[in-house]
Amino acid sequence: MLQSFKLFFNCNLVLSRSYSGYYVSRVRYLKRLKEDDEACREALKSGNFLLYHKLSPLLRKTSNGIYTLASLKTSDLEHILEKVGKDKHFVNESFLLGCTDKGEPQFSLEVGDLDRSALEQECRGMFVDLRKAFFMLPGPESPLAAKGQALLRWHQTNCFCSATGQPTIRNQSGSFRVCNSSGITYYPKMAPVVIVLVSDGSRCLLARQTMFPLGMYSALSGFCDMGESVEETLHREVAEEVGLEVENIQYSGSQHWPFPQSSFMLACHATVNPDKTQVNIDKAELEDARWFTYEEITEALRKPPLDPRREPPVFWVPPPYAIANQLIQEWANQQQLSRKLHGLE
Ligand SMILES: NC(=O)C1=CN([C@@H]2O[C@H](COP(=O)(O)OP(=O)(O)OC[C@H]3O[C@@H](n4cnc5c(N)ncnc54)[C@H](OP(=O)(O)O)[C@@H]3O)[C@@H](O)[C@H]2O)C=CC1
Ligand SMILES: [Mg+2]
Repeated sequence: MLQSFKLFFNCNLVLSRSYSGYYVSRVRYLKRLKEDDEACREALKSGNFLLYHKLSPLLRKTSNGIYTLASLKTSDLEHILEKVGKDKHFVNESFLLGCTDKGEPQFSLEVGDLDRSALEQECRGMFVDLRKAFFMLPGPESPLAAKGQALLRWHQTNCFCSATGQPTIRNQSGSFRVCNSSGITYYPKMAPVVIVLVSDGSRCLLARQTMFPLGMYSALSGFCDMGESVEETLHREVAEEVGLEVENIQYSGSQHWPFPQSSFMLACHATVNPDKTQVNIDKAELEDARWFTYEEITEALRKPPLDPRREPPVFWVPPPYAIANQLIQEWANQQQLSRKLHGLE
């Protein structure tokens, strides 16, 4: 059974949002923009735009050396488009992402057909691969960068109806596409994935795939099969990948993950019997899986590498934005607490 130890926190969050009333008016405004093409076209006139070049977001370095997502106002964007030889009405190709804290609508726009370096110069920024951007951006900006890319990719790969092969037409906000021939409406999709940090009480189990950057280990994960519950996927994936049977599943949180085609990560903790920890790795799925001690984990959490490709292949864990990192951090906190209780720290 899933136990949500975050339920209390989540309820409080919802309450404090509704007390202010601001949250409600913001989501209702966004709902209107999603559904009303005319209102969305109007919103484009006072929008904030994130640019992507072949799905790489535009970043800017601030005067204090911190990277941030570049956000352009409508008039600035129109001016830049004209300077690089594109009609200013190209802004209408944008997709609605959300709105800023000030209630200003935010959009993403793919500019991959335009000259990259000319744009970078005009925008005083640079297009950075999203995986790399996750290491560079401050925490709250990463989900927005991911959402913008995911929405662009979904539209790029859903231009045709899978029933008729005819083109699908987007609404203005980009919240759906429709095939006028079959009448089918397509909505942006995420594939559910379970990610689990398995513990034997004093160590946690991390694994790596051959495609991971050198030295990086993460929690076990796997796509949900059709018809499966979270618990069923979790039991199956751990059994398939490392040959262990888990118990005591605890839900931790969720996250949209843009790779490979938008996953919806459901993160859990689970335990195994400390007498049954022998891993039997499925080498077709994983390159390695190992038990890590509290000391190894805290060391890895203390020194997150900025650019793993330049580091020697020492053990490291996914960056703070990845929900795997949150699971590992929670496990370390739990261990620290229990060590204190047992007088070990
Ligand atoms: N945010 C985070 O902290 C983390 C996120 N993740 C994400 O979780 C996802 C799943 O983890 P992973 O362990 O690889 O999954 P799995 O263990 O399920 O293995 C992936 C394999 O399943 C196949 N597959 C089945 N269904 C799908 C689907 N809907 N989409 C894509 N492939 C599918 C793929 O085959 P084939 O490729 O041959 O088609 C792929 O080889 C990854 O995309 C990864 O990016 C993973 C760890 C941490
Ligand atoms: Mg897996």
